[in-house]
Amino acid sequence: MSTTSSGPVIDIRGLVKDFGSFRAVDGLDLEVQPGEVHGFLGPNGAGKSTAVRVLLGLYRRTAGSVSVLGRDPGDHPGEVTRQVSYIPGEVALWPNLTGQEVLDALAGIRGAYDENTEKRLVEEFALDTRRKIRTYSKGNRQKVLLVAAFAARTDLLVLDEPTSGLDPLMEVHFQRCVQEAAHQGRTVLLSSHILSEVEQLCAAVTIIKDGRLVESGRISDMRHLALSTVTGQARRPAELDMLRAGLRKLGLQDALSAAGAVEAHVSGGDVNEVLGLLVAADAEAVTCTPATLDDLFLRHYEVVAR
Ligand SMILES: Nc1ncnc2c1ncn2[C@@H]1O[C@H](COP(=O)(O)OP(=O)(O)OP(=O)(O)O)[C@@H](O)[C@H]1O
Repeated sequence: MSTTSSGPVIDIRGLVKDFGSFRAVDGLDLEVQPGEVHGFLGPNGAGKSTAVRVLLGLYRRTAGSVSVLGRDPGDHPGEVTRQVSYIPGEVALWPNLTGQEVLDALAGIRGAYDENTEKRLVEEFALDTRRKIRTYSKGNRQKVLLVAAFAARTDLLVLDEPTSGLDPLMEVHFQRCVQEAAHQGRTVLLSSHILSEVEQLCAAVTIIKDGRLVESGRISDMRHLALSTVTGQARRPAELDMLRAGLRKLGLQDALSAAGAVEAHVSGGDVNEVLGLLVAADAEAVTCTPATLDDLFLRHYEVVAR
């Protein structure tokens, strides 16, 4: 599988989408590189599904530019439909067809698919494809779309909350499918509210809120920016003075209480500086807790919510 251009697989610039007088997407930029598994995050109503629908050519944009696999989906919606495996957030399938008939229909839309992969995934996801779709649970309907998406010979997968109906075992199968797709050089845009899933699968993420970009980049860089918490307790007055002076130099004087307790929220090299100070001052109960990605994401969600 190969992408049609060497630039970004998804390149969205200044995207605006209005529904009447309501602006759902407000000048959004999103860039996804070839072969990347890219997380697309944001609180409810942030505009993720709307942006995804525009990039698939399902919605007409109000302003901005959109390129998917080197093409404008507004001008080439049919080609984008064929070349992109899309799993929508809300699953609606033909109720009177069997699971297999739906898989055949979806394979027909996308043009090329791998029959062996489809068979393997049907088994892995424990799907009975002889039953009619209307008898399927939500999770099983979700699985039909997952099998079709991964078995198609597409370069790009756009997955909008793809695991919302899956049980934990199936979630593991899903993660394996994404890793396999990445291994094959396919590009994945994954919109999800499950932060652990994003952390597990994605090297890069874009966070949006109110239709606008909040942060975009590699998770490893964001982790570096996240604040760790360093604590300790000074035991004697002389040590307290030493700590006070050292923390002031770092601009962290507020981290020290009158009783000698230290609680500093610091990033990068300052973690070592503060730890060094506490050790030099012979403080007790010294701890260092790195920020989790959940902390980082939630901080981003909250900062812009103010
Ligand atoms: N067809 C529509 N007509 C009017 N408003 C809409 C329409 N579709 C979405 N919206 C509004 O646009 C905003 C963004 O919705 P969208 O579904 O894109 O958010 P989301 O980030 O995908 O949210 P969630 O995580 O809850 O799925 C919301 O305020 C929503 O109510």
